[in-house]
Amino acid sequence: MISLAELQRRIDAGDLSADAAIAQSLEATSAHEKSIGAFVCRDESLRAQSAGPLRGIAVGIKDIMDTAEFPTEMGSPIYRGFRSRGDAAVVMMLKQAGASIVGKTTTTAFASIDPTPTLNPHNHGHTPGGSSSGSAAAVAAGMIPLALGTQTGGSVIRPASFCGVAAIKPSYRLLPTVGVKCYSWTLDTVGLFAAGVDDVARGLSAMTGRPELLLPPDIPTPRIGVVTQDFAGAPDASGGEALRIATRAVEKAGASARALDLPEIFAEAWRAQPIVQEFEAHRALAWEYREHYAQMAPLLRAKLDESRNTPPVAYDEAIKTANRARQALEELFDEVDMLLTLSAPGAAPRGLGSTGDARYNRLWTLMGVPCVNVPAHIADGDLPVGVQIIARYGADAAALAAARFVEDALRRQ
Ligand SMILES: NC(=O)CC(=O)O
Repeated sequence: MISLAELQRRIDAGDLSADAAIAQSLEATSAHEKSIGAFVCRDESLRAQSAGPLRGIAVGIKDIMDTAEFPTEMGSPIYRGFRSRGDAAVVMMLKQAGASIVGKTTTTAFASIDPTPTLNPHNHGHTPGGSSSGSAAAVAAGMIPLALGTQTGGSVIRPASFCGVAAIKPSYRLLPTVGVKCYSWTLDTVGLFAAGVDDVARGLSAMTGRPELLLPPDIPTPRIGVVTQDFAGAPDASGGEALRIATRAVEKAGASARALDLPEIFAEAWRAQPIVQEFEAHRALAWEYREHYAQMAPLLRAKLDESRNTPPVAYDEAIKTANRARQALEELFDEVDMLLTLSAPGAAPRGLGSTGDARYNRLWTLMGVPCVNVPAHIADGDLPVGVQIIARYGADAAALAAARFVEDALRRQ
């Protein structure tokens, strides 16, 4: 994979020009795109900017985010050829930091659950996950050093786990969703994919102008709470093994890692998340659902059909449950610095019939807390499986530092 940190170091040292760095990504993308299918469209004559911490960094943008230079088709024929006049806020933040937008990465229709044609770079017989399929696959295939995705259920952390890349779903609203097609205004969160935790941290720090998000020179040893989320059902063997491997690794690295049983309010919030998600989707996608019903992706259409009569009182109760759970979570973080849990049930499912299950992600998206995926295990010989590091709301720097602690511990084991 292409390390953003390594490109920055070489460009800053004068060993590599920003244009040569861009050319490296263009060459790698041309070499792998035919077999992976990570992009909807791309600029093969891309040039570097001359200034900014992300100069020379080619970035892929999930195709639900507005771009002036490329169409934004939402993974749906309803928006075929649609072109926004301007860029989404996060695209401008990348450009203002010197990045070069190489193209639009594949997304499931409206970032929901209908699979894309994109293949898992580790094993083409498996899904890369979704809904940010192309962004995870493009980084994992070594085409680009950075890509943007979004998460409403599990669409950043799960594909990152399936593709063996680092990723962050930051705290809710750390990154603006202005110019990003809405599915759920309470849940939608923009996230980043990169080769490793330091690469993710550098990308997020540069685009937000927040130097505090850079990893500290000395990574503190976190107090770790290991949560299995039993209310979400048992994981696959490979998912459980990834969590055990990571737990053993952090203990060997000197951290305290104790099993935490989550209070019942968290199971209630986990059950409430789909109510919030689908009630809001019926408002966010009302025009498409009414005016282009026949053209909507089948799994998404069926999900909307199933939830079309959810009464406002049920939504109001789900929001109240979420607020109670967020308060309980704040208290939980008085006992530990981070939670360590599953990123996905296990390795990527075989075939392209499903993008996998968000059951270990969706609670944390509703909580709005920062979540980071770190690759932890290789299943069936070639399929990565990650673990998820979670910190308190607003503690994105701590989440990244804790994820780096886990990443280092796994490398040393
Ligand atoms: N957008 C989403 O997060 C949906 C998913 O998890 O597949």
